[in-house]
Amino acid sequence: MSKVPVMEIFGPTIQGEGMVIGQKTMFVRTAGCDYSCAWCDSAFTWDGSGKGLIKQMQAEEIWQELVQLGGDGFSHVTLSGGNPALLKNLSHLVDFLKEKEIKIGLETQGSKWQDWFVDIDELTISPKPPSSKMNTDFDILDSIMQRLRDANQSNHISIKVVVFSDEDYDYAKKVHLRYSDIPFFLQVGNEDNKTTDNTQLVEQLLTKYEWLIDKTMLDHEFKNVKVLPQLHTYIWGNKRGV
Ligand SMILES: C[S@@+](CC[C@H](N)C(=O)[O-])C[C@H]1O[C@@H](n2cnc3c(N)ncnc32)[C@H](O)[C@@H]1O
Ligand SMILES: Nc1nc2[nH]cc(C(=O)O)c2c(=O)[nH]1
Ligand code: SF4
Ligand SMILES: [Mg+2]
Repeated sequence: MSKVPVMEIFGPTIQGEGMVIGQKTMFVRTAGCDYSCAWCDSAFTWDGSGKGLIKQMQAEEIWQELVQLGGDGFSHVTLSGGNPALLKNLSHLVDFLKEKEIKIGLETQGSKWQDWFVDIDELTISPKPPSSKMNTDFDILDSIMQRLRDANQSNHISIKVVVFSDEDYDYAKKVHLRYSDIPFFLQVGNEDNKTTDNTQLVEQLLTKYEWLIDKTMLDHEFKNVKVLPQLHTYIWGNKRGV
């Protein structure tokens, strides 16, 4: 069977992060992750707390739900998770969306390869810095980046590293210098991904954003880099499904 575990489908909304920030898009969030980042803002996809929400779905069913939500008012779908790259069967959804002439974005951390990566229009690889408590396997990451380069997709791939600390920043720089031919994004870390106090959250995020900008601008080793907030958190805070 060609089903995949889906945690939530939502949109239309803006892509709040990375290379296509601001893009009107639908989201399909898959369940399950091979990581367990200390600060994961989508931990319900892997920590058991969202177990009851998981639906095993075929590409066609996912499409129906997307259309129910978005009508004919969308042309872009972002796949996120959890780690969608755990799912070989997502190839069916990717093929289905391509047939419908829908552009596809993908959010993944660079721990696993899938052949359907080459069919993604905007692919974001987001290796995890020390504060996540995860370890990057650079042999695997090297091979994924090489396969993506070989597939001649380099215009549509990017690396995005979330930064919480000086140590994370140093890690981000190491990643950037290792793959210096790939468009690179720094993203502000959200340290308080449970709070419902949006005023306080936004204030905190803005302070952090300024810190990250200041640091990067003074750094001559970071040249071709984009420094971004997680835009959706400035509008909707930690709300799910937006
Ligand atoms: C929830 S993850 C799902 C996709 C994939 N597992 C990954 O990590 O790339 C989507 C994006 O959110 C980022 N993210 C998760 N928690 C965050 C936080 N507390 N602050 C900022 N970004 C966060 C991740 O680094 C990743 O780039
Ligand atoms: N609006 C919005 N933009 C996003 N970009 C990446 C997201 C994710 O959780 O993967 C996300 C999300 O959950 N919402
Ligand atoms: S890799 Fe992504 S989904 Fe998995 S725990 Fe880390 S941030 Fe969360
Ligand atoms: Mg998110």
